[in-house]
Amino acid sequence: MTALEIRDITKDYATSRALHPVSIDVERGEFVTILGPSGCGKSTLLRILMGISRPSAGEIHLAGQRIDALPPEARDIAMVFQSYALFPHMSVGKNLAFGLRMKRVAKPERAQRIEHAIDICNLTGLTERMPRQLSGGQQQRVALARAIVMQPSLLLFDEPLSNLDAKLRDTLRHELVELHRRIGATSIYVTHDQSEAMAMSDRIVVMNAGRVVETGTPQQLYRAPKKAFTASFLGQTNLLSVTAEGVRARLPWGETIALDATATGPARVSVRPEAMSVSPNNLGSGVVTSVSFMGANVLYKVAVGDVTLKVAQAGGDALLAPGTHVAIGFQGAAHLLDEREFAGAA
Ligand SMILES: Nc1ncnc2c1ncn2[C@@H]1O[C@H](COP(=O)(O)OP(=O)(O)OP(=O)(O)O)[C@@H](O)[C@H]1O
Repeated sequence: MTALEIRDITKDYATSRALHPVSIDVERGEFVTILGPSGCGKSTLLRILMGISRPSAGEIHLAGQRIDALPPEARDIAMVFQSYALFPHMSVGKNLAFGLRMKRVAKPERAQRIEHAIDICNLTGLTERMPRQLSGGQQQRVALARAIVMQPSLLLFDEPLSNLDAKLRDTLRHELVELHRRIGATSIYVTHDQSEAMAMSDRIVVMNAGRVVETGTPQQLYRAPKKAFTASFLGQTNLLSVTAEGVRARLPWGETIALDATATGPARVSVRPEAMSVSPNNLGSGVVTSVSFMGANVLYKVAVGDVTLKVAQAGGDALLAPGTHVAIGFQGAAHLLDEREFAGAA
């Protein structure tokens, strides 16, 4: 069942269009991430969902009700901000009670909901503390508890983990998704961090320059993206211009590679660095130009004619020195991208 329908939302500022018609559907219980680089329109879309900003055109429906003309307080939506946005002069308990008091939720139910949120957000024993007496991770848990205590139809997250250190971020990622499932929430999570998006989401909406580029599960978008932008934004990849010859394609330096679809003529493919290997070979077509030891693997940059390839090789006992001539091997087929984008981008 569709919980949220964003239909052809646009946003024009005086001199620029921040959102071209954007349409996104979110199913009840889904965890959907909006992923895109800085300036792609993520925050604009969130502000419109919250009701802090008005769309120039389009409609938003939440739980069957049209909400795009409603003020923020009349929308059944709660938001968790990057900056936590806790009330600094109120204890944890009072922070959690605030929204419920505004909504005139009766005292016994208020107490019950707060207790439940404290429990599931791992905040037991901290009710009387002031925000300044909490760590960053605890403050973000309070912000989360303050959102879920409202039992909204939709939870919005605006890069909520980006102020935390890497280890805590990783822990809270898992906690947050687990909590989302446990309370049966419908969530939209905004980030520019592709690994966060892949680790957390049921579905990812990739945005760029005010448009939805592509939508899919993390696996679909990583393994079989339609667009070059998606392929290069989710993980590292090599985007290569090729000439497709049926089930194979000719690479710029003359070798051929298997394709995962059939095509003819100019096309663009994506080949992940881990789907390539290099072996020293004086007659090979490539020359190693740089070597980075990454721990689990070694990342080589390899020049082949005018093209520089990224090749990730597992292991790394015997590193190849820059200047080594190498043959390039391919594991599996190159992924054929949507050619229309290629034509448009050329
Ligand atoms: N008040 C405004 N007036 C004019 N242009 C704006 C305004 N707010 C945002 N923009 C423009 O709209 C576009 C989208 O901005 P938005 O803040 O939504 O991007 P974002 O994806 O959230 O980026 P970031 O991750 O850096 O916050 C940008 O080009 C931005 O410069």
